[in-house]
Amino acid sequence: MQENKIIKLTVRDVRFPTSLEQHGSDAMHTDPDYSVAYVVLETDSDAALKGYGLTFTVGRGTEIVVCAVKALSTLVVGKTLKEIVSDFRGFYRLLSSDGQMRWVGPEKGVIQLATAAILNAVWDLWARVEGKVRNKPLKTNTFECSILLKVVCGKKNRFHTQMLKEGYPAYTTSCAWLGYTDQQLTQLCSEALAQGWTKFKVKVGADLQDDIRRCSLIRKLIGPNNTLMIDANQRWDVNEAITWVTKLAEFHPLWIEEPTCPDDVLGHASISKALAPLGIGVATGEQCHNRVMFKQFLQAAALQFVQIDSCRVGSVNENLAIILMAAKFNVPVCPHAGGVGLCELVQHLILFDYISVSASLNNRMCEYVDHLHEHFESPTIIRNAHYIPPKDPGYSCEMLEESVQKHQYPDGEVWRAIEQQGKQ
Ligand SMILES: C[C@H](O)[C@@H](O)CC(=O)C(=O)O
Ligand SMILES: [Mg+2]
Repeated sequence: MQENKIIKLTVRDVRFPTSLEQHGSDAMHTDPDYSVAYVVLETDSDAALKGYGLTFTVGRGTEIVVCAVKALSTLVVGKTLKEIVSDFRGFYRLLSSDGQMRWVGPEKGVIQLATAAILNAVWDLWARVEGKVRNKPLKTNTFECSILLKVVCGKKNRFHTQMLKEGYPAYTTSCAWLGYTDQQLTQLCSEALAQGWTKFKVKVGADLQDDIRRCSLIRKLIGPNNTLMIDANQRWDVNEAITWVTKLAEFHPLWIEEPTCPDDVLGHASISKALAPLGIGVATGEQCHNRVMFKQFLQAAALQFVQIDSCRVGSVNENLAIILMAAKFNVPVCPHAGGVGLCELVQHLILFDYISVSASLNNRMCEYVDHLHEHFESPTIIRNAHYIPPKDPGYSCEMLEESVQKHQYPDGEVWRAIEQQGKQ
């Protein structure tokens, strides 16, 4: 392998004004502007060879993540790709355990989001160098892991016959953001049904009567056999979650997502226990900040669906550990992807889970939201409500330079126009 020394890291604050139309809204994030801290790595070997990575945020605060990426960049610039990937564990620890910077973490919050952005760019760079899509290089080292060994047989078939032809099952959240009107909800849901969607997630948690009305409407539209999930984005305390969800049980949701504080492992365990007789599971993970949290959730039987996130934890490195733990506990992985760039990234992880780890589609699906894909060089491909494996080498999060420039905050033309309108 060529050395590919990283000679430059740039990071930009890119925001999309999604709050104007209430895309992405939920019971806690009522006005999200889908945003990213967007990282580009340049190498000394070839001007065209770059690594692209990002982490997702919802608007204000992206500038803090950008600062954290800048602070970590000194640990990356000057390293060769070969040095990094020949001891990737060491490099991960270098970023997450820096003797001075770990005080502002460790492995949580802004610094962890920044770590994810950088590591996502490194994985992208590595995949481009190898000329492969991410799920292929990940096939190595099966020899020492019994979980991986168990499913070696059938890998080719799962990839070539199933994934390339049919794709990985997806569900949609795009029909029922909390700020959408009933009319919008009805229209989007009917369109989604016509496009072949069978699994739908509805935002809940702000007002019980609204939730009853919206869930009833969606259940009527999708019929009894399609799947419904509900997501409260941490709005309730533990007892409130149990009471509230019990009142929504008649709509037969498969899961309640983020019912309470994302750090309350035992609270989630109580909710899981109380809702099990109603056939409702607990899903969480989009704000679960590291593998140790997932370990606690799994050990305490506090979740029934593991929602990995490509930007919340330390990139592929940490998500591999979480995917393996989920397999050990026999809990399905159903990734979170509500945000800009998350579908593009997480599709690689869920394909790896299916091909190399779980070998099962039972109770498994990957979230899809139909926003902002047009800003990516290799946008996700959805066919008949399934993710079709990406073909271009890399981790799929390179953005169109024109989009980045237009949406850069605060000086891009989109934001200048919004500021102007505000002044009028
Ligand atoms: C603020 C985001 O849109 C959030 O609501 C996404 C989410 O919870 C999900 O997709 O799940
Ligand atoms: Mg959610």
